[in-house]
Amino acid sequence: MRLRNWLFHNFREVSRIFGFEEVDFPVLESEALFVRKAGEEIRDQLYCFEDRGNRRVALRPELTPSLARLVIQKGKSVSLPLKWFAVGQCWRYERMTRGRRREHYQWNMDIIGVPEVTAEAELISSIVTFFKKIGITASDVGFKISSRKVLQEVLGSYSVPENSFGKVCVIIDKLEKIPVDEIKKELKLVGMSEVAIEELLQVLSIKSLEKLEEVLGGGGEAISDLKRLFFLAEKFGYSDWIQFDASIVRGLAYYTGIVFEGFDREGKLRAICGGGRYDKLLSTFGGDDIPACGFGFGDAVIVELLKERGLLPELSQQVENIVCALDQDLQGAAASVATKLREKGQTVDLVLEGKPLKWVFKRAARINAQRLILVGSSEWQKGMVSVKILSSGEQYEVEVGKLE
Ligand SMILES: OCc1cccc(Br)n1
Repeated sequence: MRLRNWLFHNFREVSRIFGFEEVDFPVLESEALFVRKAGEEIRDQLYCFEDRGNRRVALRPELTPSLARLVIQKGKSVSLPLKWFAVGQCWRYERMTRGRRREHYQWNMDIIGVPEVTAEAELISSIVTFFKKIGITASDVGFKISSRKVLQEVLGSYSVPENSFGKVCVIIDKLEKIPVDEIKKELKLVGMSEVAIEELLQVLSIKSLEKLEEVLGGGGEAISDLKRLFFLAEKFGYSDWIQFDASIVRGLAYYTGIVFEGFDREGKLRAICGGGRYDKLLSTFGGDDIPACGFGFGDAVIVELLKERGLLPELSQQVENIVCALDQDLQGAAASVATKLREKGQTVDLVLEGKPLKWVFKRAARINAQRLILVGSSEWQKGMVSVKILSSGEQYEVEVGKLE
């Protein structure tokens, strides 16, 4: 819990310095919010059930659909752009045999109402800021960046049904996770010709914008968006964190433009975070077509990375005072001393029952107490308590009113 609080505190601090407002959504949503037909894993693993009102509901597997629903619900009562963040528990239903978690927490930041890639550049800047804040550098992690418009421009020259686009992206996201023959088979099933598949796989292997421009030709939005993003990255100061990689499409069907994912340069871990532009999501929920982009950053892989890099913070309990009555008829006196200190904003562990001093010293060491305050009858008669500084062993008596 100390590690989680440390991590979430850093998520929130970065969100705050970027001027984002915190939002939250119900962990239980209508199943319909997540029922997409693009073959996504997140759909296959939906933690859904029928509730006592015979409603089909689901534990949310991600936060973005809830955010979209909230933006629509707010409608004209909020002015754009919206810069919202959330840290929320998300669920999936996986066979436990795989020893993977069914719940995790995800930090999300989203910018709603900005069509320019400045929004994506800002979001990546916030993640870089977070990494730097916890001691991760550009030699530890990077961001692979592409745009789904690359895919659109390639598929556009073949007659691939518009409603297959999301499915094609979900299949391509499995590159390097399943054999390429399996990828080709699935692409054929959604209506792509062999020629189209070959050219697509060729384009997806491109790792430089210059090469991509040669293949796609100038003038397309994919190239101009990406060039703009790399220009802004240089101005934000995180050029050495990012690289173009045409194979990055991300596994969520609703992305429509720039997509990115954070990866560990040693290649041992799954993606650390990921996000992109989703300009059509709000309109699929019956709203207007409001441009939006955002990312999700889970609390699992980042902890594995910190362990790998020896960057887990040393987190132990700290209290300033442990207060103890030396006999039970002074328990009330000890309570009043604890209250005085707490009212001054000091942390106090009050010993709540009669315990031998040996036990009190052991507890003081375990909770890293700085001071031991003993309430004894002879001192109390004089309105005093005895204070022991546990690091130095220094001991003195002080008037209760002068305790600070
Ligand atoms: O990363 C996808 C995901 C979604 C919900 C819960 C967990 Br654990 N993981």
